[in-house]
Amino acid sequence: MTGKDSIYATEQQIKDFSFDENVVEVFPDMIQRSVPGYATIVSTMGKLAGQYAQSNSNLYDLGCSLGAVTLSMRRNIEKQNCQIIAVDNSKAMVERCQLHLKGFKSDVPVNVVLGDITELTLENASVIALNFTLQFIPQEQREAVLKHIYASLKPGGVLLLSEKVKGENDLTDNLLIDLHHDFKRHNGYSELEISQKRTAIENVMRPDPLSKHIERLHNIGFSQTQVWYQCFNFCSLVAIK
Ligand SMILES: Nc1ncnc2c1ncn2[C@@H]1O[C@H](C[S@+](CC[C@H]([NH3+])C(=O)[O-])CC(=O)[O-])[C@@H](O)[C@H]1O
Ligand SMILES: O=C(O)C(=O)Cc1ccccc1
Repeated sequence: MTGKDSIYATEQQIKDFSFDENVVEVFPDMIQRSVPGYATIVSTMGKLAGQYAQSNSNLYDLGCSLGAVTLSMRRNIEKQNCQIIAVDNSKAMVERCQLHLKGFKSDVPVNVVLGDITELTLENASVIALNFTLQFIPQEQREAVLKHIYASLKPGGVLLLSEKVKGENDLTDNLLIDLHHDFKRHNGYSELEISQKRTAIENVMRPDPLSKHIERLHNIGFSQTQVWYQCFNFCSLVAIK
């Protein structure tokens, strides 16, 4: 039934997903219930940051949201004179991230910046995190962002990249999508919520196949890439300069 009194939004009534104040309110719950292994990914990115951080350098958390990766990196940094620059283009996210970080003490300075990572100047970096952010950058801009990231990394520096990925063909993509949707059902999302979220993100989040990520990183110049996590269509990898 799709009459005016229908309680269900029709396809065209579903707005494109955006990281606004409404999303900020529910974000920790949303990402935990939507991304399999999110907590493990965040914790491990912190450990990898601790391993690869270099003294007198910058660490970046690009698309920081509420700062989960920033906090995880900060807990693990033991090198001297490091600073973390956390960047997001959502004003609502940045304001809540600044508030959130105030609740945690550390000697490692953090600067939370409202900015677009496609226009940001990066420099003197030992660690750069892109935790489920590149997927929201228009596909035609991704290589330029990654090239700037590579250029800003010191020798031995690392990119910590997590992404939702597309299957290598339609059959495997549908297999992964079905597994992911089952994961969401298991976490209490209804069929309608799963379907409406899929519609809401389809124009603003366009996953690449994992093979494309690996090939692009090698072509840009990263000497080594290693996938250290995959569950369904969610992956995390480290790329070393
Ligand atoms: N061009 C852009 N410039 C800056 N920020 C952007 C841009 N496009 C999107 N964002 C920001 O990238 C984040 C993507 S969420 C990252 C999760 C976080 N890393 C986490 O580990 O919790 C992923 C998700 O929710 O699936 C949002 O905060 C956007 O505002
Ligand atoms: O890929 C999905 O279906 C998601 O729900 C991932 C997600 C999580 C949080 C914000 C946007 C997309």
